[in-house]
Amino acid sequence: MSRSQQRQGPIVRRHGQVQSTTTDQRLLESRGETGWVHTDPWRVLRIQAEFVDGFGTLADLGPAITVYGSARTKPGARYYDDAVRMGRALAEAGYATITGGGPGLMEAANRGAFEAGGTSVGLAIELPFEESMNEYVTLGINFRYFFVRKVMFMKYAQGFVAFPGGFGTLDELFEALTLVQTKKITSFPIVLYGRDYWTPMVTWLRETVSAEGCLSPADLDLFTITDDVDEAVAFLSAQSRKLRS
Ligand SMILES: C/C(=C\CNc1ncnc2c1ncn2[C@@H]1O[C@H](COP(=O)(O)O)[C@@H](O)[C@H]1O)CO
Repeated sequence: MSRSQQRQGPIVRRHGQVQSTTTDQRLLESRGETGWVHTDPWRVLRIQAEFVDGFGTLADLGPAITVYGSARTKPGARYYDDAVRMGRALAEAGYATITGGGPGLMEAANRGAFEAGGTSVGLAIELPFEESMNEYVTLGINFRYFFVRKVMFMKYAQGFVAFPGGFGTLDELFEALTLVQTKKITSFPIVLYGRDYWTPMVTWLRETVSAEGCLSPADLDLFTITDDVDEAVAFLSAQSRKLRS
């Protein structure tokens, strides 16, 4: 290349436009003020990178069910054992299990999937208190951004199971319900696992929220409640098959 012409990717520079350094040199040598890495345009690139990693990693996942549930439930507790059985039954029915990759009921569902030889996905989130991904995840992604991670929960699942949980689980459950209600996702099966836990909430939804006109009675048909792992998996399989045909 002559000194009077310079190519920089798609750009051609000639004569007075020729620069004395190359793009690579400037990239490798640049020092100084670093505040720009904390600016929103830079964050947008990080957000894009998370979408790219998520889509790229999960594109070939195959049929999957997302399981939500408390990060605090310990091994040996009733719902922990049920979530292990759920992960196992989903694997036996040919589904990958997707969870938040954390402890508690996420770990339990991943554990069941792992022990049954199924695909056990953990979509973990960076939190202020460091929690590593549970050891039963076979395919894991660590996200910085909750909202990117939530897209992955929805996009790669054929249905959802909500085990008992707190704000995190309720947020995820109501997001799934809102997306189905507003037809942003086409009527995915949603299972509430644990009658004792969920029935008071459903009673409130019917007797207060719906009675006040804030929900239509049909919205209460967007989910089913069960205490039976096999019934949950049969419901998810039948509904997701019906929706695909
Ligand atoms: C609270 C503790 C650890 C938190 N670690 C988490 N790791 C991954 N995902 C999480 C974590 N905490 C919440 N989530 C998400 O919300 C749901 C559970 O929240 P809940 O408030 O406990 O119901 C779960 O489905 C995750 O997606 C210390 O043990």
